[in-house]
Amino acid sequence: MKVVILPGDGIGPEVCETAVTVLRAACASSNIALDTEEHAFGGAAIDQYGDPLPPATLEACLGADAVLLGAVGGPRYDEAAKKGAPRPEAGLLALRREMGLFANLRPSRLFEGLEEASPLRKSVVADTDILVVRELTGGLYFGEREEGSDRALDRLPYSREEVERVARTAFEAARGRKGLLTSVDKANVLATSRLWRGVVEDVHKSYPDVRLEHVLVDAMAMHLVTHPSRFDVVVTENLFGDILSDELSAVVGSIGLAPSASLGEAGKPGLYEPIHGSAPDIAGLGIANPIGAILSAAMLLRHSAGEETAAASIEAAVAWCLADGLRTHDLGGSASTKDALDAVLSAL
Ligand SMILES: NC(=O)c1ccc[n+]([C@@H]2O[C@H](COP(=O)([O-])OP(=O)(O)OC[C@H]3O[C@@H](n4cnc5c(N)ncnc54)[C@H](O)[C@@H]3O)[C@@H](O)[C@H]2O)c1
Ligand SMILES: CC(C)[C@H](C(=O)O)[C@@H](O)C(=O)O
Ligand SMILES: [Mg+2]
Repeated sequence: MKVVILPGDGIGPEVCETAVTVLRAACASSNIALDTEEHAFGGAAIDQYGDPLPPATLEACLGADAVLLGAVGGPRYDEAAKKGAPRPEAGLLALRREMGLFANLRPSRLFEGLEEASPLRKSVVADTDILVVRELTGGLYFGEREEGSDRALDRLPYSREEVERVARTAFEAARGRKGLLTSVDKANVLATSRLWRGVVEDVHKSYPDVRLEHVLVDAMAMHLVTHPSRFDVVVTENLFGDILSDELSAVVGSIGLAPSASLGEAGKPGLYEPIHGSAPDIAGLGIANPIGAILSAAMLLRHSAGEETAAASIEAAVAWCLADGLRTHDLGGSASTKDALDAVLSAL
């Protein structure tokens, strides 16, 4: 299996290196041949090539079985962008589009022992286990944009086909879980949300065994903190999914724990990354929580290599370490990134 590694910026390289070490160990113990190749991406690639997604990086990603990414962005690049420099984030959006990654799977569950890390009462957060399926290559992120100092515009386009394919992914996922799909939109205001709702209902006809409900996004933001455990799979458009998945990651303890898989057509390479950013406030300190990146490596083994046993072994090792008291600073503890790596490797 050929995996392209994109460390990126800030804590990206710190958590990515940790995840690659765990991936190597899991592959070695399951006799999976692993070939990795690192490429410049994001701010690091702007520094080197003036381009957040250099052609050689894109070509390597398109030719790989999977891509493992750390994170991109940072204040230095935000400043430079004000003077017209390219943004690291633009490289990420271009990569998602070029790889055709329309479905972003973002699971969040409460790990045993982490009840106290949640800002919510134990009775509220208990049993929370949600898969957010975020549409990733449409909507506001990719609509027509105009930028001026007195007027700006971001268009939010969606086509039937774009909604259909991500809805199918979400129904399939719900079928393999508790059988409940919550579609989140803003159909009381937005035309695209009314299209979204209608198309999801059409796709539902092929999945009569899955229960479907529609919830407006503002109410959903509330439900996720009042009774998160009643949800199973949540499907939503690009920006709503970005926001709700960060909220949900905090509900179950920390954004540092949350992995993701971005998938396109069957047989095409997937992209795997923690949902957090480059965390400039803690970059270089060696204290970033690498678990979101490690669990992303597990998702890579499951979705791009079909290696369910190896994926589950990483997830079991992580769950064991958390139950055993492993706590990085975001979880209120003092374990370093390296401590977390050592703990997961010895539990593997
Ligand atoms: N996929 C990506 O590459 C991605 C995702 C989100 C944000 N970003 C970029 O990252 C930069 C910073 O964005 P932000 O501050 O809004 O979000 P962020 O996710 O980087 O950080 C938000 C907060 O969470 C903490 N945090 C995040 N990941 C952590 C981890 N693994 N361990 C411990 N604490 C962690 C940070 O220290 C910070 O306090 C921006 O340039 C943004 O564009 C990139
Ligand atoms: C960095 C940014 C473009 C990105 C997004 O909004 O998709 C990030 O927030 C994420 O969640 O991966
Ligand atoms: Mg985000």
